[in-house]
Amino acid sequence: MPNSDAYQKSYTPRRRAIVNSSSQNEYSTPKSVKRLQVSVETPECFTKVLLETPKVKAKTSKDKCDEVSNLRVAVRIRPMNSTELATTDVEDVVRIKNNDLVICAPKNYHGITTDHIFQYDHVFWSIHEKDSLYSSQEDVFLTIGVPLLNSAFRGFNACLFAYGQTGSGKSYSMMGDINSEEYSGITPRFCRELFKRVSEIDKDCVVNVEVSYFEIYNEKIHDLLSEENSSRVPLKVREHPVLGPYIVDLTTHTVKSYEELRNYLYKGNKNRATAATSMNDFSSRSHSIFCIELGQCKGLDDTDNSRRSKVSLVDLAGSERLGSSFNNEEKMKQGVYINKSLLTLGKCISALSDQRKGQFVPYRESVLTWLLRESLGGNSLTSMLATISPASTHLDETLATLRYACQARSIVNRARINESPHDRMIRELRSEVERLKALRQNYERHSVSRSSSFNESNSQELDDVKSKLAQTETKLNEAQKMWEERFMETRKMQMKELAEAEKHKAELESKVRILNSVNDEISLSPFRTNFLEELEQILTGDKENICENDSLEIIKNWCAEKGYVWTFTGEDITIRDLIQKRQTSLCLKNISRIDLENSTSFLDNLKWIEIVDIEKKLTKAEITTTMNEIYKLLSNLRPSDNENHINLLYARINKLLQSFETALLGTVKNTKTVKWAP
Ligand SMILES: Nc1ncnc2c1ncn2[C@@H]1O[C@H](COP(=O)(O)OP(=O)(O)OP(=O)(O)O)[C@@H](O)[C@H]1O
Repeated sequence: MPNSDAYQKSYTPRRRAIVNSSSQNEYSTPKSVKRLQVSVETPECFTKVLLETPKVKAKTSKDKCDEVSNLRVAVRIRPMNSTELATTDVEDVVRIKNNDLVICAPKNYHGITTDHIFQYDHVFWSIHEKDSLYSSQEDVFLTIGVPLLNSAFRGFNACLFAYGQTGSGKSYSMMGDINSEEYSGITPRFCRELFKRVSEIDKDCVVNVEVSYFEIYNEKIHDLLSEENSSRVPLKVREHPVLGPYIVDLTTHTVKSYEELRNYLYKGNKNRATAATSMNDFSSRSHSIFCIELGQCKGLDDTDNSRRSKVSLVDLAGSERLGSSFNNEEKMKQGVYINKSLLTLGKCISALSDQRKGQFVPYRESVLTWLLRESLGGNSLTSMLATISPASTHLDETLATLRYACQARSIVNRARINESPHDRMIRELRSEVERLKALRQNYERHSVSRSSSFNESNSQELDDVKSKLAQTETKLNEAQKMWEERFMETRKMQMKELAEAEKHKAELESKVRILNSVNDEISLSPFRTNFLEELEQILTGDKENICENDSLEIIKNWCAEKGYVWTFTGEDITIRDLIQKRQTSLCLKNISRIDLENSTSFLDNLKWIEIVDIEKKLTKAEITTTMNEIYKLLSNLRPSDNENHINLLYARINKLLQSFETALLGTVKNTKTVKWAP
């Protein structure tokens, strides 16, 4: 608890005076926060109070199915730890006054002589359990966890991320002690409550809960629930044209009970802990993300509960040396090596909070922000929990965290219930029917009671309501019938399409395999590219893959510069210098270890071997047949005309195949043989 004596000696500056007396921009009063009339008390020894909270435009939604809301921000203050308590001259610098968070300038710290006041949606004081203001794990969950759970059940995506300096209490708040009733954190409580609610849901409603758990360390994603976790293979991110970014091969697990889910939490945490001991300072440098996908479907006769929502519970890496650095170019460079994701998160928050139209948000600059794109300024109800220490020894980091959190409050998200447009129409028609029924009842009650106020014009209005109700009910019935028919049709189509797609995929794969050997062996000058990789990128949208190994990217650029041809198999990269007839191979493991700064000298010193050409016959007919079959398969896969973006992709694939064919046939025509490299 704050020392109340200190407050008694304080005075309250008038708000206007605060704003005018400062030449700094830090005095900005949020329009949405009216309660600033409360006293802001400053110990006499300090001359200024800085009000740090930026303007937050509270947003409201016009569409009742959308939720437009600012990112909700809470701050939690943990107790001092033994190291802090043992430090000479340490002071407790955090106070709460009328929901405002005040950072008092410490007596023994000369750098900061000003009090700083911050305002957030919630402040959790978790210093002494005996304090009346004390916020327990349960309080924190009830205040910020439950609203997200409510949103998830309504069909909205939700996200909570914990941000703060290492050791400030992020994991304690997010995970806590899973086995303890009292000390378990938000994640286990969220999951327990989720299953409690599922058990209370109408039996007609089919609920599906899936979980995944991964971490991001140095821009690499590791599945914490994978069976083969020991190998810690980094996973890739790809972009789905409709569903957005996703992690390739991330395991998801359907869970039917909290106990089952808890086992996955144990497993993920254990995998994380194992890695932490094997890698220096790992825990404070990695982000862990626990995802819960909640599907609710009420069956054929009712679409009202057909919803799907995704909840991401994120424990971010320790923020030290980053919190305030993203505006400084030099520190930014340092930051890249420390934690690119956290740095980009800062840049995204900064851009999003700017709120100027067309402001570029660099989501793609890091894996974390790319994956959390929807949670930041997108389709999600998002909260942030900033954790701080009360000790004066961490004052700089604490102020940086609080400023970061303040800026995040300005981010506006527009969340939508995840349902089909048809479901939405039915739901809206239903609520219109309910409204009209209530109106009709109201008129009828008045007419039955023969109230004197019920006149002829009211009677006319009642007739209008009845006719409007009948029309709306007819529309609703039609929509429901259509929905049922469509549901059955779609199911049938899906099954058929799935079977067809599997068949075509297998055929295409076998053809591509034939081409693979051709592609691999023929020097496709002037095509200094890998046809198959490009084809795969087009088919999967992998062109935008931001998880590409940095070193690999450098090598590719280097090859392009020198005019070398490269082939990447997933493990090795083979580089061919067709002019000097030499080639070299690099193993991915070695490539990852290349020091970025020394890449050029590393590459210039590669050991090359001579390419010995072997002549092998490849007939024109062979190539034409293979290509024709591929064209046939592609045309079978051609989707309907209204899917323009997919048609565009197919057009690109076709063009690519044509260029490839021309190149191949050209080679064959000129020489009648093709050169095969060993
Ligand atoms: N609210 C709290 N009440 C009591 N103890 C706390 C609280 N918050 C944190 N602690 C304790 O402080 C220590 C550090 O907390 P925690 O591991 O959660 O920090 P962190 O921010 O997740 O650190 P890192 O970034 O290194 O992972 C732990 O021993 C934890 O038990």
